[in-house]
Amino acid sequence: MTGEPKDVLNAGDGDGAEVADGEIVEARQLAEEAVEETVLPDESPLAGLTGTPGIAKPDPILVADGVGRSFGGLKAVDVAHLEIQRGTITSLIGPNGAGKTTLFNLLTGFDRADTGTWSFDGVPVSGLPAHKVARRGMVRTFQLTKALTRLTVLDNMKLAAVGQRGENFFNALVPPLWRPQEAGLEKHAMVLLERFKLAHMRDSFAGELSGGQRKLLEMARALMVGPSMVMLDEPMAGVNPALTQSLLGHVKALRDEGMTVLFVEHDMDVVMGISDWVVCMAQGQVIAEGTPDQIRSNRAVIDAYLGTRYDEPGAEE
Ligand SMILES: Nc1ncnc2c1ncn2[C@@H]1O[C@H](COP(=O)(O)OP(=O)(O)OP(=O)(O)O)[C@@H](O)[C@H]1O
Repeated sequence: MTGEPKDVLNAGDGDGAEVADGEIVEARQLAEEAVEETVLPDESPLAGLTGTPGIAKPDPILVADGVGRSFGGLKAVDVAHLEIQRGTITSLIGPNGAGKTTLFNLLTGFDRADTGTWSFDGVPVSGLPAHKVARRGMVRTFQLTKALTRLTVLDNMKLAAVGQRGENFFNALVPPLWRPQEAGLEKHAMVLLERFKLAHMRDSFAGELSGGQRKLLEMARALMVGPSMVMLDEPMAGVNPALTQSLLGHVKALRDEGMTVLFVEHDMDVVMGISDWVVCMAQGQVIAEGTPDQIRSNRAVIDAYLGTRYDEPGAEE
């Protein structure tokens, strides 16, 4: 992974999926159209807000205050105040080591903050373990670990549900041990696998999936608990153009269904194209936030991350 902002349509075909040249050209066109089509609607609750770091949102689903995490002498996260607006796609950008993944881990209970409080949907969740945060409706995706690649696609889905609920992982793989309320688990998993076009792979080992299909499975796994907010860590990384288009469509569909999406992404065409709001971190702090238009001309963001690529006349000082 590189900390340089990237152009998604020039992303590598890193997943090994076999795609003919013609299909790639067509997929590029589709991806360009998908990005161009997404415009922040005038009625967006965020339209008209200024891009001050920590600015209050009209209806935040997540509110964080004073969140800090140090590793040795390094302050990896030092976020004074951050609100995420409900029902929007917010992207988190910033250079390598800015603290984006650490912030994800803190908010979702996968790491412990040294300081800070945060609430989700009006309920304090700071300090709760990950499965309890997930039960409240906030989940994050993870890259499939080596162990998970040795399980079938369907078992991965079942594990995601019970794991995020804090139950015994492996009981879920032994049908007689399922609790009655888990009887519908497989049905729910299959509905999601259909949606992500992975149903035909249900009995394949996850390790047999292409890179793009793995990303789809990671997203599908997160949805097993019926979250109201999903946090995606680089959902497009290393994915070929054909599947990038499909992933973009899925991210937008989640938002259109009312879910809140927060994602870390280095592909600036994706970020600027599909985000309702962009938050930029550097050295652990939120240095700017705003609409894609505000962010691409924000001097602090250009200096810390974007460089000259989006440096347009009229950049804010
Ligand atoms: N477990 C850890 N132990 C020590 N240092 C860590 C640990 N996790 C993260 N860091 C450090 O904290 C800082 C923030 O890292 P983090 O991975 O959150 O950044 P990031 O913005 O997600 O970067 P990238 O874009 O490269 O993923 C980095 O300097 C990193 O080396």
